[in-house]
Amino acid sequence: MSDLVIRGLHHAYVADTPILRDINITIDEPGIVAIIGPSGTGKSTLLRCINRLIKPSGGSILFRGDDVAAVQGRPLRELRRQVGMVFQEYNLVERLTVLENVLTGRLGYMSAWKAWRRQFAAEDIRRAFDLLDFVGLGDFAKQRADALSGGQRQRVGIARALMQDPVVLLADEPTSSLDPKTSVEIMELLTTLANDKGIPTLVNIHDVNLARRFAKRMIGMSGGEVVYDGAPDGITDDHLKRIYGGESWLS
Ligand SMILES: Nc1ncnc2c1ncn2[C@@H]1O[C@H](COP(=O)(O)OP(=O)(O)OP(=O)(O)O)[C@@H](O)[C@H]1O
Repeated sequence: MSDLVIRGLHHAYVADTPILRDINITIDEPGIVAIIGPSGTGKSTLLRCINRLIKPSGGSILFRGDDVAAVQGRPLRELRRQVGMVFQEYNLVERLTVLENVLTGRLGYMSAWKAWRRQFAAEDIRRAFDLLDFVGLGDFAKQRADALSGGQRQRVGIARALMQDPVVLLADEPTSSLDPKTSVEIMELLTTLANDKGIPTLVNIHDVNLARRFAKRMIGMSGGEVVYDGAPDGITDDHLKRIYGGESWLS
């Protein structure tokens, strides 16, 4: 069964102003799927529909067979915790330590009482340390999040997402706040976990070259529609003109 099957997805925040139009995407392999497209074309809206931060106006989002677009309440919480999220601005709790931030990825699996008291199981704490080693922050567990660089913060955000045991990972412009070298390092890390841990990872990204370098598949969006879905080396200048419009920027 495919991890994620999106069929006929459409969304309008305001009536008669469609943002997503008839999106059809199937994700059934590990690796990076880069989503490119101009500002305002609906890339973030698509990710927010998949993890149900917003309820789509129509269509289905089958997550291993369960329709995320249709569920509510507890089933929705159970589905949502299997979707890891990595954000442009990291979304860490600044006053908490790195380890505590990673552990928050586990809150969706705990009872309200244990979550409120931050009573994490010994196994979760051990795993959080392992994940910090995996993302290269083994020596930073006790530091406060606000003492870290942007690249280090994003590594914490990735470890926190992994703490959820996600079936799918969604990254919304994870490199947009980072310098070029750190951006490459973060994409390398996401690619390693997408391939080695076998997690399909959808990445919204503005940097087409970075997308080409790391993605195994690219989805180009324009005007709320998918206009390219295929291999990175299949994207031509004509496709890029269709996605972004104009051509002077290509030279
Ligand atoms: N909560 C909202 N209410 C109304 N309109 C919204 C809301 N969120 C986004 N939009 C509009 O939906 C459109 C798509 O926005 P979205 O953030 O999904 O685009 P994007 O492709 O991710 O852009 P960017 O690359 O700049 O992040 C934009 O016109 C935006 O103004």
